[in-house]
Amino acid sequence: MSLIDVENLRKSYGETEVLKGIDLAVPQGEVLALIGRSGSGKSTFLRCLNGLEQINSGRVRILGEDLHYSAAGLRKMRQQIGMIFQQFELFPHLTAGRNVMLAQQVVKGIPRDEAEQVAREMLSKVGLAERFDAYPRNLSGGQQQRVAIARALAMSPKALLCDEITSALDPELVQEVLGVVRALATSGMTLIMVTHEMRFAREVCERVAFMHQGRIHEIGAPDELFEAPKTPELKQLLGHLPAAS
Ligand SMILES: Nc1ncnc2c1ncn2[C@@H]1O[C@H](COP(=O)(O)OP(=O)(O)OP(=O)(O)O)[C@@H](O)[C@H]1O
Repeated sequence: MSLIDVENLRKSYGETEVLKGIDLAVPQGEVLALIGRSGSGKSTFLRCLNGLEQINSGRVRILGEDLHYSAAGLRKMRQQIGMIFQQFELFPHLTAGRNVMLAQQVVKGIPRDEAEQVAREMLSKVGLAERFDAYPRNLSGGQQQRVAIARALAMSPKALLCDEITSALDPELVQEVLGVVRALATSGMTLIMVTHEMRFAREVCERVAFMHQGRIHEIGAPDELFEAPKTPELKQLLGHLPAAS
């Protein structure tokens, strides 16, 4: 059974259909990159996978169970599927440690002591053991993003969805975050990553899906897609073809 199973997913905003029938099965442990031009629907797709957006038709199943949009359904799903965003989304008035503790306490009802222990463990995993008491404003962007990763990991998710998690970072900070993601990939975490880091996608991901106009236009092993793109749209994105005028 796949960890995440998507069948004919459609999503519209008003009259505009943004996702036009997506099928995708992600087995446990897979590292999948989603690439595509701005506006092709990558973020919307990720948001549909963890219930931040409600789909119009089709199915999203997590470990064989349909995603339910009730409060209880969403709570259950969020313990299985974590998400990390471009803008970190940390609470500025809470320390790194408290940021990592909070969701465990609120969503999982874990007692404070235990949540703190997990938070320390997870911060240490992302190389920030010493920054438990630091506030986000005193951390670099790369450190803040690593806190966000620790916060997601503290929920013991079965998969992590990463939405352009290095796009807001200064170039010199990108690698420290990608290094953490690489270690997670090696440890067997299921990852779906929207990314513009083509080199990283190529080195770390097992499959790459190219989204174009709300559909998965091509999908396959990175070598296949990057070396021998089949469609003109992907060739263009990869710079194999000049942009159409
Ligand atoms: N909440 C919303 N309401 C209306 N339209 C939306 C909403 N969110 C996204 N869209 C539209 O849906 C389309 C797909 O957007 P989406 O953000 O999923 O694309 P993307 O491939 O992730 O692009 P980017 O790389 O720029 O984030 C765009 O045309 C966008 O304007």
